[in-house]
Amino acid sequence: MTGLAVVCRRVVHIYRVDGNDVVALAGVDLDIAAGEMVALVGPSGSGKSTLIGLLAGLMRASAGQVRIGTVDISRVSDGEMARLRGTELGVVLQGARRNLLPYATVRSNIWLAQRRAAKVRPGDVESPERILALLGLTGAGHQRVEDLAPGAAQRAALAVAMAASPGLLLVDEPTSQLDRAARDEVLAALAAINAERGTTVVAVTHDPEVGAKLGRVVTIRDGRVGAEGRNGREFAVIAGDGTVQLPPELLDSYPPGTLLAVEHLNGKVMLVADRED
Ligand SMILES: Nc1ncnc2c1ncn2[C@@H]1O[C@H](COP(=O)(O)OP(=O)(O)OP(=O)(O)O)[C@@H](O)[C@H]1O
Repeated sequence: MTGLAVVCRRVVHIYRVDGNDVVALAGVDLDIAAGEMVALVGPSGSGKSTLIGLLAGLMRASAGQVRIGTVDISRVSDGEMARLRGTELGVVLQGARRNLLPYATVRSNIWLAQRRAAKVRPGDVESPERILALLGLTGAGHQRVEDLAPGAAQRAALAVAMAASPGLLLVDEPTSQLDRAARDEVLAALAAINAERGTTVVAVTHDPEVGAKLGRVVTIRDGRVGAEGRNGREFAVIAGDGTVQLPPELLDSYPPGTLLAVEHLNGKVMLVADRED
């Protein structure tokens, strides 16, 4: 399978906790092309994991549209969602070992993840050995997960997520708590998945170097797309409702309620503060 595109339109997600609403996502607009690599960054609690959970179909958006390839996953049945998760979506949740059966071998973990794909596409399931080679784990198939070093466990979790040759790989914090060498191996594995399989990769990360390596960096702030970095430059992003977030460091000088005149001249948009001094 080649990469799947992702489209989010005005995506809202609300958790209900003890009768109170927690707005985790407040209108996310995001387009990711098939075969792209994207890092989701942002402060703790800004909504990154919630967005990954929605893209993975682990939860349903409270409002808005989430499209993966041609499928609007906000509308599909639970059965269809389960089929998508077993065939077209690869997901690695935070904490590599949570995604794996600890007493089983790496190869058995991959086989288990291939069961649904084997039913849906019999004869078209990649051999565990080839997946292990892609992840730099050649020869590790017989090892039990609990015996793996942390970096190898993370790559084993990626191998399991890639078991059914998905078009979209979603990864939450792939390099947290890894030393530099292990982190570089995980980054090389993600790059290989993208280059050799064409898989679209979306990774949540707190690590700026991971973001830089993935190329496109989307900052989630307060449950919305706050900014985007491309090739080392930081951009504000116009949301579907026309709003634009100012960089947070400007908010001390321009607090909420500040009036800004919007001037549009020669292809430039300027925001001019209405100061009385
Ligand atoms: N299961 C849940 N029940 C209730 N509230 C939740 C739940 N999961 C997340 N939240 C809340 O939703 C908001 C967004 O959380 P989320 O975990 O998506 O952010 P995050 O950017 O991934 O944070 P971190 O970087 O700390 O993992 C936060 O206010 C959080 O407290």
